[in-house]
Amino acid sequence: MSATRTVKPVSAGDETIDRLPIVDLQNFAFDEAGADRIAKEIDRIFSETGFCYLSNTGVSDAEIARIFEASKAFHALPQADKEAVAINAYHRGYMAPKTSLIVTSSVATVTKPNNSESLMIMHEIAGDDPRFGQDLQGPNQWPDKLPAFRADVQEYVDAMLGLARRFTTLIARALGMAPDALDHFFARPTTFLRLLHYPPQPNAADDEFGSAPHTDYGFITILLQDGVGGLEVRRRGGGWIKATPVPGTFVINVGDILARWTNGRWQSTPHRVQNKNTVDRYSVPFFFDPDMSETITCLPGCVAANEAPRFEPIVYGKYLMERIDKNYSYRNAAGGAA
Ligand SMILES: O=C(O)CCC(=O)C(=O)O
Ligand SMILES: [Fe+2]
Repeated sequence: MSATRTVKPVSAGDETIDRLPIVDLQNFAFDEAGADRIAKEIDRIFSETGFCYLSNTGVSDAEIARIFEASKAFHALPQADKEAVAINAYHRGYMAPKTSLIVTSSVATVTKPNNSESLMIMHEIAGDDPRFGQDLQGPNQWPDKLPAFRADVQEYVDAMLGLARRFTTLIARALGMAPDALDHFFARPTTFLRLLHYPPQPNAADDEFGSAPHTDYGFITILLQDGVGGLEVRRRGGGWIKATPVPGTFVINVGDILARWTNGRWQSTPHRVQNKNTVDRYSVPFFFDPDMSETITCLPGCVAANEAPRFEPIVYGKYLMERIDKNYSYRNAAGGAA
């Protein structure tokens, strides 16, 4: 466990905020009253900004150091070794620079592909799992030149799963439910760990992004970023807030499915990355989503008794496949970028 750090909280604001707020999880060493207080804070922030930093998450400095080392080692491999694990039909593997174009962005008309490369690692599916071979249910791909890589990634995924599950109990509380009310949706979670590398783009034009403006598809995203900076979050009142790296924190945000689940009470906030620095940037988002077969229906506390929910129930897996099929060129020759 990492030592408790003191990170000065920034008060969450309205349209005028220029920094994301910090939620201190106190290494989850809180009692009922403490959990309720944090849940209230999360409700306010996710209603206003949809994004914040998390401090004192319990994820160790060693786990963080190892995942960055693993990512850097992977991206430093010769291109042929990266291509040897090119993304497969199950959405696991290497995506070369300029192969993802966010066609479904509700935020902007995106015409240029993202200037970033990444390795996507999803939840493991055992060969004898009855889901094996279904949409997105297949093998991960591991670079054979890096012997410790797989264990380091799995250790980090386990840390993220622990954090995401504990945070989910705070989400349930924040929405007026029992802390374990959402757990069953995540009995077999759909997870994506993306080891991202952004080359420097010191002279990037305004429409050239490492990651073009978009919202995330899923439930929550827990992002680890290095010290370089470049992530920006759209302010409700217009303009962009810099998500400046804060040592010892993760960035967490509401995805589209959580916004929809809450009937729009919480915001799935657009964000973008432009690495205008002169050095490479590495980040590691972890996307934590429900089981593909779960149906997402407006949560009970999020709609008044005399009102109809704003969104139809949807099966998470079906919704996800539509989004993924549209946004990645390797799945759809007509869709994405070259
Ligand atoms: O690299 C980052 O800071 C953000 C990445 C991101 O927004 C994404 O992968 O969805
Ligand atoms: Fe994102």
